[in-house]
Formats: sequence, C-alpha cells, structure tokens
Amino acid sequence: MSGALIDGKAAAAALRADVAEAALTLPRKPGLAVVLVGDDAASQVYVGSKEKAAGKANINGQVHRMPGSSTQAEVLAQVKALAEDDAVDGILVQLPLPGHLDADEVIATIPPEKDVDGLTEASAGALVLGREGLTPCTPQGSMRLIRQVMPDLSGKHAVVVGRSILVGKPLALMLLAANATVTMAHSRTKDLGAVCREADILCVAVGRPEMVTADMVKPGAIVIDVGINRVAEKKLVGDVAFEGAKEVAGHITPVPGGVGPMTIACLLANTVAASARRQGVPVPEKLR
Ligand SMILES: Nc1nc2c(c(=O)[nH]1)N[C@@H](CN(C=O)c1ccc(C(=O)N[C@@H](CCC(=O)O)C(=O)O)cc1)CN2
Repeated sequence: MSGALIDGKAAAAALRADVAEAALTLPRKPGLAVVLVGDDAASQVYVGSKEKAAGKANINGQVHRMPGSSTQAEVLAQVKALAEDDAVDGILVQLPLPGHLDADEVIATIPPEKDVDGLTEASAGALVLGREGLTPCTPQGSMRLIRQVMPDLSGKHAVVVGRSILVGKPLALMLLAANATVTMAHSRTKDLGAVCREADILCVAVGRPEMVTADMVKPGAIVIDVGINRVAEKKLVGDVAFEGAKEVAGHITPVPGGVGPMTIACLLANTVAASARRQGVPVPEKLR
C-alpha cells in the first residue's frame, strides 16, 4: 500500500495565512530584508518567492541585489546598514554566496534578534541549550510536517542523513528537543542502509538525487525528503527515490511540494516573531 503524501504546499499555505493574520496585530508592519549577491539562477527564484510571499503576508519585503563581484567589505556594509535600520526586523543573506566571500563573517554580522534564518552562533547556541530563539527555516518546516503526522515523538527513532548547518544539525537538535531518539548519519557512516532502516522518522538532506532508495526505508516510516536537485531543465527530484520509497513509507514528503514551500512559510513566521519581540509585544500564539 502506498504511503500517504505529506502535503507541504497545503501546510505552507495554512501557515502563511496564520502569519498574515498575526502580522496585522502588531503595532508596526514587520520588515524583512533579503541580501542577494550574484546571479545564481536558483537563488533568484527563491528570493523572488520570498519577496512575493512577504507582501502577501502583510510584511514589508525588500531585496538588496548586489553584483557577484561585490567585495567582503561591501557585503558587510550592506548587512550592517540593515542591522541599524529600525524598520527591518529580519535579515537574511541568500546562500550560497559567491566563493570569494566569507559567509561565516557575513552571517555573524546579522544581529541575533534579526537572524530570521537562525544561522548565527547565538541562534545555534539557543537551539543547543533549549532556549527561546529563531530556528532555521527548513528544519523548522520539516518539524511542522512531522508533527502534523506524529505529534508525540517520544520513544521514536529518528535518523537524519546529512549534517549541514542549514538543515541536518539543527533538525537533529529539534528532533532531540521533541524527545525522539536521534541518530545522525553522513558520508562517513558505515552501512547507511542499515542505519536508515532503523528509522521511524527518516530525514534526508544530502543534496544527492534519489540517493535513498526503497530498500533503505523501514515499512511504515515517516520520510522527510529535504533534497532539491534539478536533474533536467524542468525536473526536480529529492534525495529520496520517491516512486519506490512511497510504496514502503507510511508517510512521505514529495519534491517539489513538500519541505520546500515550508521553508518560505517558516521564514515569514520567524519574521513576524522577530518583529513582535523587537516591538515589545507577545509573539502570536500560532507562531510559537
Ligand atoms: N539564506 C538561506 N539560503 C538558502 C536557504 C535558506 O533557508 N536560507 N534554503 C535553500 C533555498 N531555499 C530558500 O532560500 C528554498 C529552496 C526551495 C524552495 C521551494 O519552495 N522549492 C519548491 C520547488 C521550487 C522550484 O521549482 O525550484 C518545492 O520544493 O516545492 C524554497 C526555498 C538554500 N539557500
């Protein structure tokens, strides 16, 4: 029997509606600033989607496009200007940056209270310590989809394949905080298939098209595919071989239409939450 599809598009639309409603309750309209350096085609698409979604969610979205030849000093100056702009509640620098730039230094320039990507040391530290903070959008979106299917993760075994700062590491910490038993797998893991087959919840974020196959999935497992791999002009696939895996999984996210849309919805949720804190009002309940 085929596993149930986890509809990320519908979940993202519902969250965006909650964000739009919450934004209207704030004393001042929230502001989101996106810095895009260079002309990476995929980044242009994602930033365009973020700007459009922000407008529909009653958030002032602004995009600062910089040439790929921009120097480190020029990018740092742009982020610092946004850090000092009181109308800006959230700042994100679209990744990846051009290779000549030091992304760590750029991200470190974002004030923690405006870090709506959840990538600064302060945000990562808050996540490790179990304190309130802004969490990365894709792991946060993944957790929202998991909890839709399984509200209580106690006693469940989660396997996260991939250990990036954008997804794998924060997602593992969020699963731990939700009382799952967590295994982190990566390129150096021996017998990856055996490890994956232990998972009640299998999250894959490695950037390798269809790497996880049906024989690596425990029957009835929840499969969260975070991969977004363009394999042809008009064809996107995830890190999981969907057609085979869906016959074994209990629930599975598609690509496209799964975790991706949740990334943008969670960015908007983070922006309204950051704005509420900066304006000294409670974070709307639905966005906590
Ligand atoms: N600063 C950041 N950079 C990047 C992030 C991030 O969270 N912060 N994540 C990814 C890219 N990304 C957002 O920036 C992103 C990727 C994919 C989608 C999405 O909705 N994908 C659709 C398909 C869209 C398409 O046709 O390409 C889907 O999966 O249904 C949204 C956002 C790396 N950079």
